[in-house]
Amino acid sequence: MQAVADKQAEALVVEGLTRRFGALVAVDDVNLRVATGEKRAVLGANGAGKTTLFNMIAGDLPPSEGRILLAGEDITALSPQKRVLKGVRRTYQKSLVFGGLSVRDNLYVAVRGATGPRLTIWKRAEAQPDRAETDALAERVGLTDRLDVMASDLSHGEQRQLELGMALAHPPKLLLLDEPAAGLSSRERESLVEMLANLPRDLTLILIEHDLDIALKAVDYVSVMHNGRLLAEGTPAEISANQEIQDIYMGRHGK
Ligand SMILES: Nc1ncnc2c1ncn2[C@@H]1O[C@H](COP(=O)(O)OP(=O)(O)OP(=O)(O)O)[C@@H](O)[C@H]1O
Repeated sequence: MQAVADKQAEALVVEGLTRRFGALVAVDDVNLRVATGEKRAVLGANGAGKTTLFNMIAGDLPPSEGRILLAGEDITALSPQKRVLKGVRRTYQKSLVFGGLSVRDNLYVAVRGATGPRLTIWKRAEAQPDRAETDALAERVGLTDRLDVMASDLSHGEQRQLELGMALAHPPKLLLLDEPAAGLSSRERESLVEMLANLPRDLTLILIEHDLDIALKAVDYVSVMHNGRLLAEGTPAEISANQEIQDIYMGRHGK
């Protein structure tokens, strides 16, 4: 009984996860246990296998081997859409906001997409129940003053804020953020760290990040990948103190 209870307390368990592309083993027998409400970073140099790992957790790519448990339930064979309904959301390295829609409508699409089977953005009469959630999402990611601006007119940093807001529609259980700080100014990076710190406590976050300082400020625990394998795990303080990881695997040298 205890084992079952423990697994349910863990938002995500990844067991022996492996993905091959021909002869290349992009993710090699990775095991992860992420507690509910934990904020975790997955770090590693280019090509370490971080995005492939995310793709498998989100259901965008089937694993060659291994399994993925969400709150104790095996979701390995589920489609990405079914995983979304179970509370898994992800962002991509490239921003996926709708440039031709306003901030409000982008958030509205996300709210409708998370609730209903169809997107009906033009049915304004039905929009009212979702309006409060749309406004709350804008506030959560600091875009209240930008609701009527076209997404294509936002700064890069604001587009990332919008993307985060969209991913938070109907609070996910597990949020996977793929390099949220990429291309952000130092001021935007600071506000990103603040936004991440203000995420709901029960939301489990896994973050891929190249910026070591951001990652270490924003998370409770760090997993470091190298050549598809899990190389090290530890608290931000432990990872910061590990000079070998800092020098070799975070690309601080030789880049
Ligand atoms: N669809 C694919 N087909 C073939 N090889 C792939 C594919 N996707 C990824 N790879 C390879 O798998 C390895 C891991 O790539 P992955 O993108 O997961 O690394 P990453 O850690 O996310 O790197 P980055 O930080 O550059 O995004 C790389 O060698 C990459 O070239």
